[in-house]
Formats: sequence, structure tokens, C-alpha cells
Amino acid sequence: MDGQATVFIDGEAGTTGLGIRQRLDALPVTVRSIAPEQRKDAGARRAMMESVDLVVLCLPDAASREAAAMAAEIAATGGRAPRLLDASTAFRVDPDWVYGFPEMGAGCAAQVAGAARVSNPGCYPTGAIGLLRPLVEAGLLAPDTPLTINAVSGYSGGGRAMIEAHEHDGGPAFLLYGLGLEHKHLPEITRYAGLTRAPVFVPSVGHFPQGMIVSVPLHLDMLAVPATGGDLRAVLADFYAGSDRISVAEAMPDLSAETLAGTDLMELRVHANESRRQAVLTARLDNLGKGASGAAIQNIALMLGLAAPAPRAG
Ligand SMILES: NC(=O)C1=CN([C@@H]2O[C@H](COP(=O)(O)OP(=O)(O)OC[C@H]3O[C@@H](n4cnc5c(N)ncnc54)[C@H](OP(=O)(O)O)[C@@H]3O)[C@@H](O)[C@H]2O)C=CC1
Ligand SMILES: CC(=O)N[C@@H](CCC(=O)OP(=O)(O)O)C(=O)O
Repeated sequence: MDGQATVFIDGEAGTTGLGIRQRLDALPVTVRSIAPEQRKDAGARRAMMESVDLVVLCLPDAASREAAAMAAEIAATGGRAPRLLDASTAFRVDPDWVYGFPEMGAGCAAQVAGAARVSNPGCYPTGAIGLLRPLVEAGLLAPDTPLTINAVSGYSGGGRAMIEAHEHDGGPAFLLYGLGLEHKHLPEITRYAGLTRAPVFVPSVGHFPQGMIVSVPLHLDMLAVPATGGDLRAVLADFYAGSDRISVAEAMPDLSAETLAGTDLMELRVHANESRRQAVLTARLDNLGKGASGAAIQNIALMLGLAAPAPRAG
């Protein structure tokens, strides 16, 4: 690639787009932006697409699908189609897209680096897969274990509309939702955690802007082999030993969801009570950091062959 790579963020003014725009200042790339009044103009977006190396889609699912179709049409008609990184849920389990979770295992970063289309992981799945996949791979959790995942997110997880609802109208202090048990993140959690049985997923949103905890209660006797909380912790610590963003931390008596707001970090913990043979696994992250824009900047750097910037660490 001659000169600096060019990047267009479709949805730059949105919550995730803004976080990516700010982080791009740390990379040697040229960011091309669309005039705000043209941000939904299909012709202007198409022209921008044809002029850059990478388009980052920070749009609702339907608009992402339209944008990806536009890129495919550019390619099919002999135009210069860009590579795509999509922040939405639209393509997370699509076989034509690479799932952009570089820490998920050997070879994942290289797959992202070589891909034409990369799907950025969801915020809740980053915590859930981060906790569960190493334990399934190690044979401690059978793929068909009946699991429950509880989670709480800051209200920025619902994008501009939910931010406005909380900041102008005063949203609910705590809302349990997704009680139809069909949350949009279930397919990617199930697939990339290596499970064959979909977990019961119970998300919630609190009246705070940013931050997230994903937690998985376990009876240790449900494990596939006899093991202690210390064994679970050792597997996780070994899995993430080389990561500068995901760490395995000491168990705590309580956890605040907001502590990692503003960072690109994720902390995993195993809180075990051996005499009861019980444990709770937790992942704490910023839904807008490692759960969205922080992960996107890792994927952008990989796709463009650049060193990832140091993670925001608060
Ligand atoms: N918030 C979070 O924690 C996370 C969000 N995501 C995903 O990122 C994506 C963006 O979410 P988020 O940033 O929160 O949402 P926002 O609502 O904050 O931003 C979406 C942006 O897209 C623009 N937009 C909507 N429709 C179109 C269109 N047809 N053409 C061009 N622009 C359009 C919106 O403009 P306007 O406001 O004027 O309509 C807005 O600027 C979603 O798919 C979401 O699932 C991923 C991980 C975490
Ligand atoms: C609090 C809240 O509403 N959260 C959103 C998830 C965040 C999001 O937009 O999903 P992605 O991370 O997959 O893009 C939800 O449950 O639908």
C-alpha cells in the first residue's frame, strides 16, 4: 500500500463511530469524512466507499446490510471496493465474514489481518466468549452444559436513542430486558464460546453511562472433569498470558460495573467458594471500549498491517 491507508467511518457521528474516530488519531491513517448533512445520502456514501481502503460501518443492522451490499455491487461492477469492518450484529455469524476477536485463539489475529470483511464482536459476547471459550477448549466445560449468563450494561449500550432517554428524560435505574430469551447476541456467544446449547442470557441496563459486567454462575460439580476455582483461573490466566488488554484479576467481594469505563481493557475473574462447590465467573469491561471501539481499533490496525496502539488504560 503506497502512502497512508485511507479510512471512512460510515456512522462517524454515532456513539461507536465517535469512539473509533477518536482512537484513529493514534494510527498513521488518513480519515475521510462525509459532510454531516450527507451522512444518509446513498450516492455520497458510495462515492466515499470507492475512494478509501477501509470502511468502518457503525450503523444499525439494516443500514450495515445495505452498506455491505453497496460494497459488493461496487466490486461486481469492476469498481474499487474497500475492505469492511462492521460494528453491528448483522454479520457476526456469517461465514463470509471473519469474527474480529484477535485474542480468541492462535491464528485469529492473522485471519483478521487477511480478511476482506471483518465483523467486530458484540459487547456482551466479548465478556461471555472471553470467559467461556478457554474453559470449553480446555475440556473443563462440556459444550452442552446448561449455562446462564447474567449481564449489566451502561445505557450507552443502546446508542444515541437510549443515551437521550437516560440523559434527558431520566431512564430506569435498573431494567432487566431480553426476557423473550432471544437476544441478538445469543448466536455469536453460542458459536464462538464453542457451545452446542444456547445459554440462558439475562441482560440488564443501569442508569450509568458506560461500563459492563458479564457474569456466569457455575456449580463446580457441573464441570466436565473434577476441578476447583483455582483450576479455572489457571486456564484463563494461561490463555490470556500474552494479552495487553485482557487480564485475569484477583477475586473481589463485590464489583462495580463502571470501573473500566473509558478504557480498552477487560478483567476476568473467578470468584469461588470451594466448600459450597460454587463459582461465579465475571468479565468487566467498557461496552464502548473493549466492547466496541477499542476492539475496532485493534481490528483496523490488523487489517491495515499497523501496530495496534497501546490500549486506553484509564
Ligand atoms: N453502543 C454500544 O455499546 C455498541 C454498539 N455496537 C453497534 O454499533 C452500531 C452503532 O451503534 P451505536 O453507535 O451505539 O448507535 P448510534 O445510534 O449512537 O449511532 C448510529 C449512527 O448511524 C447513523 N445512521 C443510522 N442510519 C443510517 C443510514 N441509513 N445511513 C447512514 N448513517 C445512518 C445514525 O445517524 P442518526 O442518529 O442521525 O440516525 C448515527 O449517527 C450498532 O449496530 C450497534 O449494535 C456495537 C458494540 C457496542
Ligand atoms: C444496553 C443495550 O441495549 N445493549 C444492546 C447491546 C449493545 C449493542 O448495540 O449490541 P452490539 O454490541 O452487538 O452491537 C442490546 O442489548 O441490544
